[in-house]
This record gives sequence, structure tokens and C-alpha cells, in this order.
Amino acid sequence: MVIAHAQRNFARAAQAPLVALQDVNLHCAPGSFTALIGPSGCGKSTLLRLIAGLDRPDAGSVKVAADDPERLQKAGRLGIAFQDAALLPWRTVTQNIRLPLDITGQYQAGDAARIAALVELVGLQRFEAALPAQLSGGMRQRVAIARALVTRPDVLLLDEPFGALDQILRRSMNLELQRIWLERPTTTVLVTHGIDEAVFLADRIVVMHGNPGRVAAVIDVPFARPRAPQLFVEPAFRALEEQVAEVLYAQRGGAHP
Ligand SMILES: Nc1ncnc2c1ncn2[C@@H]1O[C@H](COP(=O)(O)OP(=O)(O)OP(=O)(O)O)[C@@H](O)[C@H]1O
Repeated sequence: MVIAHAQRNFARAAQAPLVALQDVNLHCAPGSFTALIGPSGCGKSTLLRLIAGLDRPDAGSVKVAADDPERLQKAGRLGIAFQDAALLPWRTVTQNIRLPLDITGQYQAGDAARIAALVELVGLQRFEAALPAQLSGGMRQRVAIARALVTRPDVLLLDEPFGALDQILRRSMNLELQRIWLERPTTTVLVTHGIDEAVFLADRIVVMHGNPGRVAAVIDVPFARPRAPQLFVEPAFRALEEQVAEVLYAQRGGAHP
């Protein structure tokens, strides 16, 4: 995925346009895991929407697998999950997972076994027939991730998927996401507010600043996988968290809590 000099402006009544993204360059190698982190309003979701083909840049270009994201989006080759799992309340777990196949008209009888394997991948065996209202927040997010993977996408885009979960559940979902990603290596971009989540999951952390939205630093994460929960408290992990925090808070004048 290559983002070259991307700019996105939003019109504002009686004011100069808001520059949500300015001259953003980013290259994500196939099979890599990138985390986007930055203060609220710095343009993370806007950038994700450009990669997802849900929005277009005003200048510059976005290419996913050398192709136009909007085209890939329509072909179901981009998998997306948002903070709000956005499941259809009248559909069961299995029916929600197969939704992208129904929408794109790709569903075939042979897909049932693949969907069952996805249910297993996200640890929801025995809940296939449950409705969203019968699931916990973490389970709903698992369904959203399985649904994002059902079309075998080239790229998985996750916009704060665990943002609404409590800290303990978030940690366990971080481990789950790592397991899922290791079992199904997919180029992934994760938007998060959690420095620990970014350091634990990503190969590379893209730290953004706002006004205008831009890339402030790209920090490599060297830890080998699979990463164990103990990593969260290791000095090298803490040092990397500190490095990310320093860039993150630099925009507010340097000092951070
Ligand atoms: N459709 C839109 N119309 C007008 N302004 C928009 C639109 N979408 C985003 N913006 C503005 O662009 C800026 C970037 O928004 P964006 O949602 O990308 O930020 P973010 O970093 O994802 O924020 P958060 O972490 O709070 O979700 C914000 O100032 C927002 O108000």
C-alpha cells in the first residue's frame, strides 16, 4: 500500500477549509502490521477512510496493491472493522459474518465451511446462532473482525476496534488479534489511542500530529512474534512506549504525564 503526498481538506462555512491531512506519505509492505496513533482529530480515521476507498484525497494518491482503493472496496478486497461493531441486530453471528458476501453477491454454498472456520478463528464456536444483543462487547468485536476477513481481503483496516472495551478485555483482545493475524497474515492498519496496544501489535507505529494532520514519526517495533503478555511489563517495551509518548506529546509542548 502506497500513500503519496495525500491531502484531504474539509469545507467549513465562512472559514478556510480544514486541512485534515497534509502531505501524508506512507508505505505499508504486504503482510505488515501498522498502527496509527495520534491525538483526537489529527486525521487518523480520515487516513483510514482514504485507504478503505470510502473517501478520496484532494491531492496526492492512495494505492492498495497498486490498485485504486475504491475499486478494491467494491470488490470486497478491503476488510474494515470500526469501534462500533455495527452488526445487524436481526442477523445471527454467522449471518453477520457472511454479510459482505451477500452484499457483493459473492456468497456460494461452499462458503459455509469457510465461515464456520472463521467463527472458530475468532473463538465464537457455540455462538453461531446468537444475535448481537446476546453477545458481550468483546464478542461483538470478534464478529466484526471475522466479517472483515470473510472476503479474504488484501488489507484489514481496524479503526479503534477495542476502544469501547475495558482495559482487561482490551488486553485479551490484543492477544486474540495477534493470534488471528498470525494464523491469517493480512496487511493490517490499526487506528488506536492505546500506546501499549500499538507497541504490542504493530511492526511499525505511525505517530500523527494534528492541525494540519500529518505524520510526525514512524517508529519500528523490533519484538519477535508471537509476543507474550509478559512483554507489556518488560523494560524494552516500556522504553518504546515512552519513545512513542514523547513524539505524541511533543506537539503539546514536550512534557507528558
Ligand atoms: N466528513 C467530514 N466533514 C468535515 N470535517 C471532517 C469530516 N471528517 C473529519 N472531519 C474533520 O477532520 C479532522 C480529522 O478527523 P478524523 O476523524 O480523521 O480524526 P481522528 O484522528 O480519527 O480523531 P479521533 O481520534 O477523535 O477519532 C477533524 O477536525 C474532523 O472534525
